[in-house]
Amino acid sequence: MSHYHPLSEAEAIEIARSIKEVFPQDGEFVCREIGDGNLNLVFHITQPATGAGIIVKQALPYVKVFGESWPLTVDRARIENQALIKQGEISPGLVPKVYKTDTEMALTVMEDLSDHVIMRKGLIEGGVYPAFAEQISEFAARTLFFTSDLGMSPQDKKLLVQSFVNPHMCKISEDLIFEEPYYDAKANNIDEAIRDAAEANWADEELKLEVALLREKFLVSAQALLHGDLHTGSIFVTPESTKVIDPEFAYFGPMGFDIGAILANLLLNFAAQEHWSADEAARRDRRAYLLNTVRDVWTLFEAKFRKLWNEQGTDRLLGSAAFQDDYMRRLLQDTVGFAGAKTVRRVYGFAHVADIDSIPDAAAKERAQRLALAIGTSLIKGNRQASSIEDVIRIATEAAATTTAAATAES
Ligand SMILES: Nc1ncnc2c1ncn2[C@@H]1O[C@H](COP(=O)(O)OP(=O)(O)O)[C@@H](O)[C@H]1O
Ligand SMILES: CSC[C@H]1O[C@H](OP(=O)(O)O)[C@H](O)[C@@H]1O
Repeated sequence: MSHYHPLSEAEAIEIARSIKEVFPQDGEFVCREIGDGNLNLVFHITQPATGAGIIVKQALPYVKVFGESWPLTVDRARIENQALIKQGEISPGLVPKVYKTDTEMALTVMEDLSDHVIMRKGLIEGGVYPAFAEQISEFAARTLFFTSDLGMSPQDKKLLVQSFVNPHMCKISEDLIFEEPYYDAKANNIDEAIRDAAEANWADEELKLEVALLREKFLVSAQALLHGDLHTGSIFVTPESTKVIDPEFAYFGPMGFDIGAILANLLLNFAAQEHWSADEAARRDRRAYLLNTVRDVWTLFEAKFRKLWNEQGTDRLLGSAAFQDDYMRRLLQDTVGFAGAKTVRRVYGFAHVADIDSIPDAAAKERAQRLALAIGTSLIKGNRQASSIEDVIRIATEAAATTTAAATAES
């Protein structure tokens, strides 16, 4: 019989006390539940005398933000800790260290990253992260390459796929990203001010065809082991360091879904500058920083991925330069399409982003939402024609110019 139950703070302290690597001496411990995500409990346990800390994360058998009427498998904790361990092996230093796991209790005990900031919060506060593009592109290139048929034997890959079959978490993404935003679903969370824009998407057959094609890739393409939810709320940063957390949506899927998630969340913050920048000049500068980061993430990713392919590719046919070029073109197009889908879902789907939702001024929030939707829908519609990351930069720049011109004309 399972002994699963939600942890009390006292139990979390007892688990922490047993991790001698972090707490070699006994003493007083302090525990706080700090989970601000949609799904899980996160206990932060510290030892004031030494300053050492640790994180105990536990999956609940339901969706935390919704309540017990939305049950959810706690197997996601196993997926999360196995993915963290795998990613740590492939991409050392870019994920938290895992000290202990307990599948029955759905627990992951990991490194305390409280000296970092969650990137979404950091970006909202105007932070600049010079190491981010280099490090996140390293994480994406290595984790995607070495879990694909390009970087491991197809036989070993098929065995690895078995450990990461993740149907319940994939269903959340299928519903929230590829289905509900494209009809009047009950779970959508639509501000009345932009209902007309959501309705326009529901009637847009060209848009829905592209979303259906992206959804098909999400369902059938087992290209590599994805993080599966690589938004800026799943990335801890300092100016020098990047650490990726929270891979409970990990599964074998299309690589562009991960890279697209990073770009989408930079673009959501780009749209949110309608409020967060002090004036027009500050907005221009901040947006230039965000678009340079978008460009750098893709460009560095592509260079690193091609290098791994050329130096560590596992099969003779991979020597075809034409195949590599074709693969990278398709990967860019998938990235553009998934970036668009991940942008649209965060504006009026079930789960939004704080970048836009915490804008206090209604008019600025509406402008940010409409701008994000304009960027997202253009990326989706243009994905199969994309030939360079400059297409993404152009789409965002033109959409922002249109928003600025309309706001100026109104004032
Ligand atoms: N390793 C860690 N170190 C410090 N804080 C963490 C760590 N992991 C999670 N947190 C905190 O807990 C929050 C929620 O964690 P997350 O893994 O995103 O949970 P969920 O799966 O519910 O989204 C993060 O935003 C962060 O504030
Ligand atoms: C019903 S879960 C909604 C949404 O939340 C997850 O993100 P996180 O737990 O990191 O906040 C994921 O993006 C899901 O789509």
